[in-house]
Amino acid sequence: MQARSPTTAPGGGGRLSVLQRHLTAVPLSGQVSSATYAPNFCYTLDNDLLTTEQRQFYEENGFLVIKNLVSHKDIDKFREVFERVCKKELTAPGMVVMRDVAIAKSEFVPDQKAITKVQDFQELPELFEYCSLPQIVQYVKCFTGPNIMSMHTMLINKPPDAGKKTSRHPMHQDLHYFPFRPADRIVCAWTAMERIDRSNGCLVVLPGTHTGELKQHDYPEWEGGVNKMYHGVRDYDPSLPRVHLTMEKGDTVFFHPILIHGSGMNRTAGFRKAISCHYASSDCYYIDVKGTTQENIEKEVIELALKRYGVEEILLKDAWMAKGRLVQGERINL
Ligand SMILES: CCCCCCCCCCCCCCCCCCCC(=O)SCCNC(=O)CCNC(=O)[C@H](O)C(C)(C)COP(=O)(O)OP(=O)(O)OC[C@H]1O[C@@H](n2cnc3c(N)ncnc32)[C@H](O)[C@@H]1OP(=O)(O)O
Ligand SMILES: Nc1ncnc2c1ncn2[C@@H]1O[C@H](COP(=O)(O)OP(=O)(O)OP(=O)(O)O)[C@@H](O)[C@H]1O
Ligand SMILES: O=C(O)CCC(=O)C(=O)O
Ligand SMILES: [Fe+2]
Ligand SMILES: [Mg+2]
Repeated sequence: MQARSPTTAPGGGGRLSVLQRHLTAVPLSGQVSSATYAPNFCYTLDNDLLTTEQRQFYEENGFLVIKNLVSHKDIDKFREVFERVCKKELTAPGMVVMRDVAIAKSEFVPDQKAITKVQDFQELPELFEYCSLPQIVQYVKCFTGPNIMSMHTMLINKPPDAGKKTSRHPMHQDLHYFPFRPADRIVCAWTAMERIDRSNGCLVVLPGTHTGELKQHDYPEWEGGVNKMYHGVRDYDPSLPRVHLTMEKGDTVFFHPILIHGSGMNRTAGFRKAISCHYASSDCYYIDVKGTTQENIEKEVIELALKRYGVEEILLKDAWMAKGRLVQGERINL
């Protein structure tokens, strides 16, 4: 068990005001060196990019927003590629095109209006380009170190809610899906492809929860239905302080895999778009999830692998070994 800083307990005094300051005045990039003073940082590595304030913020809160990191030109390109994927003009091995559960059984329309997310696009160069953007990778390195693998890729096209609240993503910890450790060497980069706020279902985070443990996840008991594998934290405490991340097109948030987060429903008529990649250090190692809280997701992945690909006798880690792709450095364990 790794030592956790005593200053990082969730809901600690003063966090929200520091947070507010951060969200209103995030430096565009690290103009100030962080080298002079290195307290017990464990969630970030020594680097020449993050300011001490940015490092401290991530250590305490488990996320960091960098404004305007991806150009509008690149985002518009990814949007066009996404549209071509929806029209089935482009495809790639392993890529999953998923419809919202509310329309899963309705007639198929080859249009972005039917698609809730495209997942596992690591073999589609036109989208994988996002994962290799140098300005993203240089931040990722501050969390993972130099040997960087992309492990999970998504372009999320949150649909206007059909009235059943299925466009919500329940509060969860991404580590629930990952059979590799250590958690601190894993990070997600999530980029808003347009302005995203509470009206179209922005990310909602519980600051500081990355210092806790991985919790039990199950399907939430939502009347209107839940999307496949959208597990939520079982004993989610609604009184913990939550922060809604309002982001502009190109803004990118980096967050820790134990941070509890989700997203609200899309109350607008537009399709809310974000693109993300989960990265891990290739020095991470696989674990056997048998006998842990992650057994239920392993079971679902095994069932899916059998149904979709006819693959028998796989473990959660086999699926991840097939998905992982080197972005920088050397592929070691993963
Ligand atoms: C070598 C082996 C490779 C194995 C690869 C497996 C790797 C999986 C790894 C784990 C993934 C999760 C990683 C997440 C990382 C953290 C990130 C944040 C958290 C998340 O985003 S969690 C959500 C992840 N969700 C998924 O991964 C689901 C992916 N989707 C799919 O697999 C398919 O789209 C789906 C849902 C199975 C549908 O299959 P499809 O063939 O596209 O559709 P059909 O029309 O044939 O329908 C089949 C069946 O499914 C029902 N269905 C359709 N859509 C949905 C839906 N959105 N929700 C629920 N159910 C759905 C449909 O009604 C059909 O039902 P039947 O009863 O008629 O059979
Ligand atoms: N019963 C619940 N169990 C688990 N998670 C929930 C539950 N209700 C809402 N959430 C989650 O809380 C987060 C916020 O959802 P919510 O729909 O309240 O959106 P919001 O952005 O807070 O909008 P508003 O407060 O304006 O209604 C989402 O991740 C959502 O999935
Ligand atoms: O974009 C969303 O709605 C949720 C994304 C998410 O949970 C993730 O990227 O891990
Ligand atoms: Fe997530
Ligand atoms: Mg709410």
